[in-house]
Amino acid sequence: MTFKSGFVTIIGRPNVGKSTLMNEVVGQKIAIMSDKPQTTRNKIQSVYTENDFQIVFIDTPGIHKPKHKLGDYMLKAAKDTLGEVDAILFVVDDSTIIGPGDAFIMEELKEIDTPVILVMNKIDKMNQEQFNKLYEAYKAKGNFADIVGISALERANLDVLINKIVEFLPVGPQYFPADMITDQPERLIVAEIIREKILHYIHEEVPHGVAVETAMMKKREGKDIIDIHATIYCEKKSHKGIIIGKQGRKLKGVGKSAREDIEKLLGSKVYLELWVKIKEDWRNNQNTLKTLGYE
Ligand SMILES: Nc1nc2c(ncn2[C@@H]2O[C@H](COP(=O)(O)OP(=O)(O)OP(=O)(O)O)[C@@H](O)[C@H]2O)c(=O)[nH]1
Repeated sequence: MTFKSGFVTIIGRPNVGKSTLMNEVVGQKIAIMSDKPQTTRNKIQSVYTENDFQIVFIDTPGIHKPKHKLGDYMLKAAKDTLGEVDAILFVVDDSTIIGPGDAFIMEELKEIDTPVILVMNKIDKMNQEQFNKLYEAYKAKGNFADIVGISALERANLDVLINKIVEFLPVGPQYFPADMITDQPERLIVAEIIREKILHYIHEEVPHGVAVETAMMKKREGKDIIDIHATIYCEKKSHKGIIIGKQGRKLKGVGKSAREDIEKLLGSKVYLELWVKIKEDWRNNQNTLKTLGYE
């Protein structure tokens, strides 16, 4: 039996379902999912292993027109990754026209040689006619090695997609142990869980100016408890107030819900302490971006 292995990256406009796809393939919640655009900022690697192949997924931060420094960084990170992988999954959704976001990505893809599989996600929301129309439109515009329609949410056609991916993998070693699903350090996943809860609980315009850093994560000596200290960075004093909420209620809700998920993830009791700090304009500050693991 020849074993095949390789690296695959998932790209696409915000909100098309990249995280959902990766999570459904790998079968465990790793990347954060939310219905607000652009929540994936850290590069998350996960691994899918079968008897005769191993796919290592790299979830790129998203390739889109840069608006500020973080955008520049994300675009560069995405493009660096694209040249190094064995296949690219370009995910689109049921949006009926090919918008400027998708057109921009397709232009960027023309600069690299890596095979691109167009993944038309959310087929559960399309009828056959809509699907055919969109299929023809993409086929005419892009240069794809293959096109597959799937529903990540309903796990439809994922096996077909996986088989297609394997076709593009070279014969290679098993890079990671079969039971390993991510090499993302736990503290980054913890920070992502907290960020997800903030997005979920706080509905004002605050969340997109929010970043989370796990400052400390340590097993308490002689006890089955992990102490975690995390800092939530926001951009304005008024935002800090909103995040904390009346009598600290919002932050308590975020903390409780995050703690429950983290306990499941780590399989241990967790004591979670959250701080909210103001760091104006953190998205344009190179040092802050570095601390938060964006470069
Ligand atoms: N109907 C339907 N909804 C889907 C499908 N896949 C994902 N979604 C939904 O689309 C929304 C966005 O999904 P995500 O997986 O967070 O999208 P993403 O592309 O990773 O988004 P960013 O992290 O912002 O780049 C969520 O509400 C998902 O539940 C699908 O196959 N069908």
